[in-house]
Amino acid sequence: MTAFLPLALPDVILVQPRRFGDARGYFCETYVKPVYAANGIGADFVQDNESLSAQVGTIRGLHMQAPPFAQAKLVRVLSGAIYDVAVDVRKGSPTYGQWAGARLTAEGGEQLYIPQGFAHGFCTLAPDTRVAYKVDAVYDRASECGIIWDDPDLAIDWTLGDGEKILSDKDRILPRLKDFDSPFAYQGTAASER
Ligand SMILES: Cc1cn([C@H]2C[C@H](O)[C@@H](COP(=O)(O)OP(=O)(O)O[C@H]3O[C@@H](C)C(=O)[C@@H](O)[C@H]3O)O2)c(=O)[nH]c1=O
Repeated sequence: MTAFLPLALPDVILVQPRRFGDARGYFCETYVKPVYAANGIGADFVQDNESLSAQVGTIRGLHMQAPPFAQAKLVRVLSGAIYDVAVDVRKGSPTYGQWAGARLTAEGGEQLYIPQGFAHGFCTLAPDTRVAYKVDAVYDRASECGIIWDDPDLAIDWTLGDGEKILSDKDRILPRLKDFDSPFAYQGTAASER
């Protein structure tokens, strides 16, 4: 059975799908809509994404899209490993500005669910890391926004140490959370309704 493990932030869920191993390797269901929906992941996914990061210490994030193109994401790793992070940016949330993270590896097949209203980012822990994720709204360039990865108010432990970090030009100039006018408002947690 697939396991669904809520992290410290309500509605951010670590998923551990079951793998059926045999002499050939394994078989695994990586997404089953009714099962995921029954476990807090009711998003209606409409787009699948994949990225490759060549070097260890590549950081992508922290990203989101503003409504009406807000995206929930279901993230997994196809090769290599990442530390995956979600930051609550919903104004009025009891956990506003807090982050939660999990290590996702190709070997382990873990997944992380990041609801709408959370900024998302990851760093790579292995070379040639390929990440795949489902999103529940299509890409809309004009709706993209984000927060700087090393915002001292967030104090995210990327589990990377002091080595070189590789970032896109766009990600190097993102604002701090205190200078970011979040387009998200807190509307309660799905977890409290389950
Ligand atoms: C995200 C995205 C990008 N693109 C294009 C825009 C650009 O030319 C190129 C690279 O885009 P980026 O630099 O934004 O890629 P990247 O930095 O990998 O952005 C991604 O980061 C992770 C953390 C997320 O959570 C994603 O939602 C997304 O924001 O791909 C699309 O065509 N569709 C998409 O859905």
